[in-house]
Amino acid sequence: MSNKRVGIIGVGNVGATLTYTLALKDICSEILLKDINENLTKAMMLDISQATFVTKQKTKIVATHKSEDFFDCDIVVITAGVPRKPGMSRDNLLNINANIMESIIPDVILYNPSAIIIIVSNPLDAMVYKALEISKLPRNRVIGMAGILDSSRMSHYIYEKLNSKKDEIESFVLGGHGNEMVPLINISKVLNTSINEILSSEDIDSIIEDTKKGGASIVDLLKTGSAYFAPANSTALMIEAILNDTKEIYPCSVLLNKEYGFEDVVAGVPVILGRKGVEEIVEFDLNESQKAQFNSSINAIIELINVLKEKKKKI
Ligand SMILES: NC(=O)c1ccc[n+]([C@@H]2O[C@H](COP(=O)([O-])OP(=O)(O)OC[C@H]3O[C@@H](n4cnc5c(N)ncnc54)[C@H](O)[C@@H]3O)[C@@H](O)[C@H]2O)c1
Repeated sequence: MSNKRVGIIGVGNVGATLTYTLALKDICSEILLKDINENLTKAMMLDISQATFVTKQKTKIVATHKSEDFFDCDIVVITAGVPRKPGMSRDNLLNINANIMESIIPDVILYNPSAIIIIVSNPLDAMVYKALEISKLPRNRVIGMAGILDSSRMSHYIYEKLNSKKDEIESFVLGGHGNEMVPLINISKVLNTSINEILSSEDIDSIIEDTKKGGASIVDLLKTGSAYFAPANSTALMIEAILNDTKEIYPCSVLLNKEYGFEDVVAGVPVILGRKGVEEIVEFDLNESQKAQFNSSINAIIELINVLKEKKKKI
């Protein structure tokens, strides 16, 4: 267990599940929790802390209410916000969650000057852009979680088609965390063989469709909120990579600066994660069709960013 502190703002479904997942991994010394709902924060602290005594994990869980008590974190995860309800797109959450970012981030930066910030709140790519703008941090320290989740959804749907061993499946999804996400078929593999070579085009089309609707199908079943186990586990993987300086490549949302031919926009791309956050952006060679899909995904993100910019101009 490293002597590191992780802070989580928003202790709802994703935040609480992330706390539990991290506590069971015992990869940090302390997890600080903060939510506008103080009773929820305390309840989650008590329940998760008590759970760690069952299997003797050492991670300390702390409920905080004042910004100054939420300090010196190495990583701060922001899951505060409103989740989707049936019929809503992630984009419908834009203004409400952007306002929440504005209310949270200044104190996060003030009291956690060295932290790497991981954004989970939706619409993900636009919220990372907003967080970068408010925090004025360099792009390696403000990272969005979505690509690992979308890739795990794709792996699940490949598994449903092939029923192969779960750990033999590798998937990669780039672009924005929305309907225009870009599942990379040629890079997605089972036992090192591209799924192009093992599955019919009908099966591949249905995997792509199911992956894009992966979040919405859970929202439709739940009716009261959105997915949280897979989002929490995906965020925990990012935290582990940063704390343990693993330098592994994961798809994460970052500000592009001419990579993939775009700048001043946030999108999911392969990055090397390590102690400094995003240590490098990896440029995959995309084929013409993937480039076209990536472009339309970027355009959808730019539309949301432009709404944020317009709103800022009016203030
Ligand atoms: N990036 C992804 O892949 C992904 C996946 C799942 C969920 N999400 C998003 O994550 C967010 C959280 O989802 P959830 O299911 O945990 O929702 P939730 O409603 O269960 O939890 C959100 C929590 O945020 C808290 N909150 C709201 N405003 C706050 C503020 N100003 N300060 C502190 N806390 C505040 C609420 O009290 C609540 O406890 C949503 O925006 C959801 O769309 C993103």
